Amino acid sequence: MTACACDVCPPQGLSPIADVLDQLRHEAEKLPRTEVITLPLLAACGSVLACHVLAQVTVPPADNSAMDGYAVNSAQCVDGALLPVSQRIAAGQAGTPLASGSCARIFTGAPIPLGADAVIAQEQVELLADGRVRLPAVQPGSHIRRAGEDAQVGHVLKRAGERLRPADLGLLASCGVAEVLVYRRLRVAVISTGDELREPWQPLSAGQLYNSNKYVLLSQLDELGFDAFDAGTLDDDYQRTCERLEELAGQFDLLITTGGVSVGEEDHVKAAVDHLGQLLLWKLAIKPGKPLAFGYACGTPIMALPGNPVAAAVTFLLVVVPWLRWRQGEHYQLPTPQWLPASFSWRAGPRREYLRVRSEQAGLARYANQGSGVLSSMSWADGLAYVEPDSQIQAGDALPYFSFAQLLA
Ligand SMILES: Nc1nc2c(c(=O)[nH]1)N[C@H]1C(S)=C(S)[C@@H](COP(=O)(O)OP(=O)(O)OC[C@H]3O[C@@H](n4cnc5c(N)ncnc54)[C@H](O)[C@@H]3O)O[C@H]1N2
Ligand code: MOO
Repeated sequence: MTACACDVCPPQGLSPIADVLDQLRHEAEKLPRTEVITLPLLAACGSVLACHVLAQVTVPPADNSAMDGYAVNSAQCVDGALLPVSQRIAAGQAGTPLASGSCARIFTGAPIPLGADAVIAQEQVELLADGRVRLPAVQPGSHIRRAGEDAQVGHVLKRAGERLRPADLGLLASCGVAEVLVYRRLRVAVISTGDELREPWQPLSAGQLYNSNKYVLLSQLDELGFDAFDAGTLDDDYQRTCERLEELAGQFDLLITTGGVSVGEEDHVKAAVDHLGQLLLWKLAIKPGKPLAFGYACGTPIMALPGNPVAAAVTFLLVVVPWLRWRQGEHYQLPTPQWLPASFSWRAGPRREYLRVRSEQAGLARYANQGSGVLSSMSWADGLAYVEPDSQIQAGDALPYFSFAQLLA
């Protein structure tokens, strides 16, 4: 007999999310990586490095000034010293060795001339009519940026398995790296299911509603740097579902469906995956998101997300994103939650409950309606906090909280 998985019966047959993520990591990492390609830096943001990147030059290449001011030999610079200005060095110029008993006018980024060991900011200097300057005493090394303090030629800047962020691209550019070897981005198809779904520009008839899931998923995939494709909407029809999944399987690295994965007579996705390949996983002990399924259709991984919009969005963040990142070759560690006090009380049922919350000065506030169809809760919230199964929390209790930014970082 199959175990019942409703909210009333005990949750036999529902997998804890930690076990599911372990299993999914294993599934993702056993597949061969996508092809290694060369990309120019500006096309590589969000891509995962296929090999280490080494600095091509030392940065900065020479000791240079951190201020607009005067380069001096600190030993010759007692408080109130009057020195002539023997040269002017701007960024991009080389300068000449500092004449003894003089100082050099210098600008931010310009190389420190031989013989100078400190820079005095121009605000601290008095310019005399005869061209000399009155200087305060200065510590050796003041306002000097050291050669190589940022990067040294030949050193590893970024390692294989790291995902490139905008700041990384800047670092690589500063070190003379113009292109990188990365894994081809995963191609992901988003397939909506449900006779009732319409697009927001279409009129609605009785019983119909607008497809919101695909807007969340496609834009989130895009933002994360995956190649996302809208594979349209499937009617609730078993035969057609099998045909469409088979058709898409060879063309993508992952198929994501939403809806049709629960226990109703119109829910055909699970049966179709069973028919086309192998269903490895169905039902998580989390709310929202219980009926999530994972398997292979004609050899292609498929994540079947629940249709309820909050359930689809939450399972995408908690389960699909980690799988995609492991599959993409990223050395990805699951985020650890922050513990923050709740400003509400809550009683959780038999599944771990992920609440849509906002982190505020007074603690975590929750959206009033936590229904898994209430998408305003996701749009309002800045993260998720969870309450363990069958537990009661009171205002003031600390809850584990993930900001959306953290889940997507
Ligand atoms: N008897 C039971 N019924 C249900 C159970 C259960 O255990 N026993 N589980 C419930 C849970 S939990 C969830 S979550 C939902 C998930 O069901 P499905 O994945 O089969 O989703 P659908 O029935 O197709 O749709 C559910 C709901 O979401 C709307 N929907 C679907 N797709 C979209 C979309 N792309 N954009 C916006 N809204 C969408 C759909 O119209 C339905 O209202 O099952 C419970 N039932
Ligand atoms: O898992 Mo369902 O998402 O509780 O509504």
